[in-house]
Amino acid sequence: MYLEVLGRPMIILDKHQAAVDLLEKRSANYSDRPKFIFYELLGWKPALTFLQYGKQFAKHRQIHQSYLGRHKVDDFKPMQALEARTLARNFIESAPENYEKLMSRFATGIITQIVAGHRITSPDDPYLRMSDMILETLSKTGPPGNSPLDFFPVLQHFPSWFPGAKHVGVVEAWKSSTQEIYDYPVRTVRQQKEAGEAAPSFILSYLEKMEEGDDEADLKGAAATMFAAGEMTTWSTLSVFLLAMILHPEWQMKAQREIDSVVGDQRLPEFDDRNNLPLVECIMQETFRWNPVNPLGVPHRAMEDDIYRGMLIPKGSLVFPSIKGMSLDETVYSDPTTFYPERFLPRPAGKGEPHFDNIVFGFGRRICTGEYVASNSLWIVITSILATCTISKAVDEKGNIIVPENIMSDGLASHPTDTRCAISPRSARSKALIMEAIG
Ligand code: HEM
Repeated sequence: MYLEVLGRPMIILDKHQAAVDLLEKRSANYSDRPKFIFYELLGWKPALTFLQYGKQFAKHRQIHQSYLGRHKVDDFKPMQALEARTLARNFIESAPENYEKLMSRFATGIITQIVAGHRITSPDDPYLRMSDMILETLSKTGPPGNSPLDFFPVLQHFPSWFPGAKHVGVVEAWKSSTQEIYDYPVRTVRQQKEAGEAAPSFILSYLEKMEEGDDEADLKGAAATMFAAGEMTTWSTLSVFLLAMILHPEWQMKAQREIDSVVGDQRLPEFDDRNNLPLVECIMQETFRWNPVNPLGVPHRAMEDDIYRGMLIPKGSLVFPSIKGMSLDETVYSDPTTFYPERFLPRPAGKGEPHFDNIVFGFGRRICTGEYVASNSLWIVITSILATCTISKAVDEKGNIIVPENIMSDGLASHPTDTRCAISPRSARSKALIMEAIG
């Protein structure tokens, strides 16, 4: 689809093939980003997600990938398993109104350990406050690159009461918090390093390699970006899983039967079980597909005029890989609005439809640098919850069963708007296992 918004050409790709043809096969032309003026004004600079194609982009990609690459992420698995089990225990012990906070804390807890070597143990943790602030910014500001400020940068010089300049007020209110997200983690790890108390982390390993006179801005930017990009997306995907289990208890039970037959009731699931749990894998893939948390992806930018299938894509076009559109492509996914995990199983058990992790993490040279971390975090938490908890519909004070609607919020990261439910231990045995594991 081609559209022009206030003179700005935009292309929406809602076929996976088109995204592969353009963003991957012709990646030399489509790996740029538009300027995200709103986020830059907020202080997100340098931030890999928003960097334009060029030397600084290449440097930041390398910084991220060297710490989050496919093999490197194995080191994080024991920590991810511990956080997943902690969440399962917290679910069992907490009131339903805390579930969303607990899921957010799971996602923040993992990324904070990777980035800063810090384990969150209290609800007052400074990283949780920073994560709340990021949530405010990312979820309440509409699709990326589309705020009035992005179209009319001149608005940044107007007062926030001026029509169309509402985002100026947002910038003023949140700029100093963004600065803290850049400064706090590096400042803290540096102090811990000097005191000989720093745990292994991305920041510590970077500081150890830094040479005299090196600029700290790259380190601060990479750490803040990992934190922001890794937290919301993981949390939102986990909330989509919860919603799917509330609305589709039949899949919950089927997956639990699979886990019981492979893992038994003498231990908790481990990463080594992954290949033996095909239905759990399908549930994760279907969670990615059913409600993608970045529905419009992050826009790429065409650096030169291009012709695709006889159509002109003008230089400077914003190219949105519409992940939501691809999830609804009926030529690939049958009955696409239905939550149907077995679609991914080979025929005849399923429909042999392609896994969605090829799509949900984006494309080409801009593909998500956190995909392996995210995939592991989500797999272990989904499996641990299914193994130990029963997720059911909540009941209101009048005894009516609450059926949440499947509605996602707007924003750079989109989130289910209602996940009210009740979570209880699956059995006395599963409760004992989880308590033994966490203490
Ligand atoms: C379920 C979880 C996640 C999803 C669905 C997701 C999705 C995405 C998508 C769609 C993009 C844009 C790709 C493109 O432009 O084509 C992206 C970029 C990015 N992601 Fe993720 N992501 C997730 C988790 C993470 C995690 C855990 C991290 C870091 C630890 C991370 C770091 C990044 C970064 C730094 C970028 C920008 C890459 C660039 O512009 O070159 N993400 N992600």
